[in-house]
This record gives sequence, C-alpha cells and structure tokens, in this order.
Amino acid sequence: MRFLTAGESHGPELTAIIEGLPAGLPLSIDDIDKELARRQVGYGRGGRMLIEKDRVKITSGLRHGLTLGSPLTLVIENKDWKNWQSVMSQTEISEKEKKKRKVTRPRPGHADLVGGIKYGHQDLRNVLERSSARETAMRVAIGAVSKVLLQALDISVASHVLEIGGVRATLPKNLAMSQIKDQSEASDVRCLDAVAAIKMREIIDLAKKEGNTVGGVVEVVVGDVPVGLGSYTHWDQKLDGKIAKAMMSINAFKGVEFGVGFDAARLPGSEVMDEITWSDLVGYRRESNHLGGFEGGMTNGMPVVVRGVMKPIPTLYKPLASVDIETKETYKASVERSDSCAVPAASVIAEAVVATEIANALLNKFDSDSFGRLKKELSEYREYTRQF
Ligand SMILES: Cc1cc2nc3c(=O)[nH]c(=O)nc-3n(C[C@H](O)[C@H](O)[C@H](O)COP(=O)(O)O)c2cc1C
Ligand SMILES: C=C(O[C@@H]1CC(C(=O)O)=C[C@@H](OP(=O)(O)O)[C@H]1O)C(=O)O
Repeated sequence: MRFLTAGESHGPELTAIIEGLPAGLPLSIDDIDKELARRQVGYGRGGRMLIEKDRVKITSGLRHGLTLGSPLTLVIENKDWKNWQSVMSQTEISEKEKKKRKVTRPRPGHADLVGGIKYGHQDLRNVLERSSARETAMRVAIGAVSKVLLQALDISVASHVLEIGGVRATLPKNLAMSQIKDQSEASDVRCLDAVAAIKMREIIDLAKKEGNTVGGVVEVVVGDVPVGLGSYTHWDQKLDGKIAKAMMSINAFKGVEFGVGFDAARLPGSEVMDEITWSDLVGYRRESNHLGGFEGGMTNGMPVVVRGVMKPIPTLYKPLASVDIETKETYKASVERSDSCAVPAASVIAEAVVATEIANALLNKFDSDSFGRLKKELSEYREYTRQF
C-alpha cells in the first residue's frame, strides 16, 4: 500500500490516493469521519478548528460499502478556503494585489525561511500553505482506513497524552487497551490521569495568557499484533524504523521512542530485555514489554508501544524576532490566530500514522489482493506462530 497526499492549508481541499488496499474490505464514510472529528477536538486549539468541520468524500475505489482493490481517493474540503479565495487564486492577480498579500516575514520554528530559500519563493505563503499541519487531517483519514483494516483483523490501536508543558500523567502499569481507549476519549486533553489533566489545562491556559505555547508527549499502543511484521534482513524493512519515520513526519515532532526508550541508556540490561516464556496455550510470550513490542525490527507479539515528543507550537502571540526577507529589517512577528497546544490532536495523528505502518506491514506480508484471503492467511499464520 502506498499513498500520496496533496493540498494547501487554505486551498479548496485536501486529497489523497491510496493504492494497494485489498478488495472486499468493508468501509464506510462514517468510519473515516469519526476519526477526523477526534483530531479536531482537544484543549488548546485556536480559531481555525471552529471553522473546519472535516468530512471525507470518497471519489473512487469503493462500491456498495466494499473496497474494490482499485485506488481509493479521499477528499476533505477546507471550509476556510472561501475566506482565502483571492489570496489563494490559481489565476494571475495584479502586481499591486500580489504585493499587498505577500508574506515576507518568516516565522521562527516554521518551514518559511528555509522553504523560501530552497524553492526560490519570495512570497513565503507558497511555503507555509503546504508545510502547515492541515495536511495531518488527510493522514488521519488514511489512518482511519488502516484502522478499519486492523480492526477487521482483531488488531486494536489506541493513543493518549502522557505529558503537556512539563505536567506528566502518573499511570498504573499494564493498562488495558479498553482503558486507554475509553479514558482518553473522555478527556479533552486525552490524558488518563484526571488530576494531571486538570494541571495540563491550567498550563495551556497559562501559556495562552502569556502569549506562549506548550508541547508534550503522546503514546500509541497497538494490541494483538502478530509476531514477525517487518524484517531484520535489511535496514529499510525494519518496522520500528518505518514507524519512527512516520512519527517524525508529523509536524512539530522532535523525537520518538519505543518501550523504555531513552531510559534504556540508564537501565541495566536485566531491566530492558524481556524474558521469554512458553505455554501450551499461547506459545511463546514475554512477561514484560520493556522493548515496546520490537526485536530486530520485527514485532514480537507484545503490544507495540511508541511515544513521540511534540515541540511547542512555533507561532507565539508573544512575538519572536525574525528578519523581513525583502527589507532585511528585524521585526517582531504579529499573529492573527494560532493553536496554543495541539498535543491532544497530535495523539490522534500519531495513532493514525502508526496504524498506517502496521496495516502496510500486514499487506506486505500476506495476500493484499483480497481482504478475505488476507484474513484467512493471517489466521493460519497466527496458529503457526502459536505452535512454533
Ligand atoms: C495538529 C497540529 C496543529 C498545529 N497547529 C499549529 C498552529 O496553529 N500554529 C503553528 O505555528 N504551528 C502549528 N503546528 C506546528 C507546525 O505545523 C510545525 O511546527 C511547522 O510546520 C514546522 O515543522 P517542524 O516543527 O516539524 O519543523 C501544528 C502541528 C500539529 C501537528
Ligand atoms: C488547519 C489545521 O491546523 C493548522 C496548522 C497550522 C500550522 O501552521 O501548522 C496553523 C493553523 O492554521 P491557520 O494558520 O489557518 O490558523 C492551524 O489551525 C488543522 O489541524 O486542520
């Protein structure tokens, strides 16, 4: 399975084409819309989310509720486009108008300056429109299709927020998948620790009041993953590597870790490796999951546990210094609207990109033409691994 996404933040719409989905997978627009809605809610977002009401339109690859095996095309309208039609006009506009609308002041922490230098854009809007995290709406739509596939194969995906602005959740070990799902959904910061959630909201409010922004840490957990997705045989087949890349591709993500992650540097080996046990009923298993479900770039049958750190939103109401690319004068940026924290939304996006990589690994390993055959092959393979 592969996909492309296209679309500018304030253009008419976002588009994606997914190629390589199996035929016969039951899929509905509601499956995707409910994931899009999850990405839109979350404490700390700015004015744009009040304008957008993300809904998907499927224009190819689906018939009578089943995928056809042909490319699936997804479209999400940008409601805000109507307010930007002249700014985003595809046809030539007068020099006077162009000058008036030109963005020449790069925002620190954004793609603006480097993108302008790299592509030779004197109007930095030509960079910021595509570098915007608006694109992540489509990544969630693709993740929603992937989640439908995973769910139909009894693989579940959930996510939650571990930390915002230095406030950390204190959580019991070995949380059940259903707990993560239910409790994160019930919280507008997607945090399972109700006390920390209150402090997180306070820290977001404080940052907002001070014209500042905050980042945080999100965690994705995938349960009932079969053994042996990905491969140790070649560097680019390692599934943890593919997931790390997907996580790092989310706007503002600065780091990724699996299982104990960076703590592995400080812990003795006996607290990092997961001892192997065997029983007649389940076959091989681990009593712990310090390695987050991966050995040798392959899933080992334990839940995949991956975390990503998001930097604070770069656009601040308390302006940062930058340089106008036309006049070379120093200025302090003025901001019209921005999110002050998008960590809860990022947790939903992280869930989507991880689901996409796991779905892709399954499609690489098993029959990817027909969903029925894929399901049968996976079931036989699960039995094989149990009996190994
Ligand atoms: C869901 C989400 C919403 C975001 N909202 C904003 C925003 O409102 N303002 C902003 O300056 N950056 C926002 N960002 C972050 C920028 O898109 C990102 O920092 C920028 O494109 C530069 O990319 P980099 O941080 O990956 O280097 C958001 C990111 C995500 C994931
Ligand atoms: C549109 C989305 O996020 C946007 C991501 C974003 C950025 O610079 O990344 C800036 C903001 O957009 P605007 O500049 O139009 O206010 C966010 O609202 C979205 O998540 O759907």
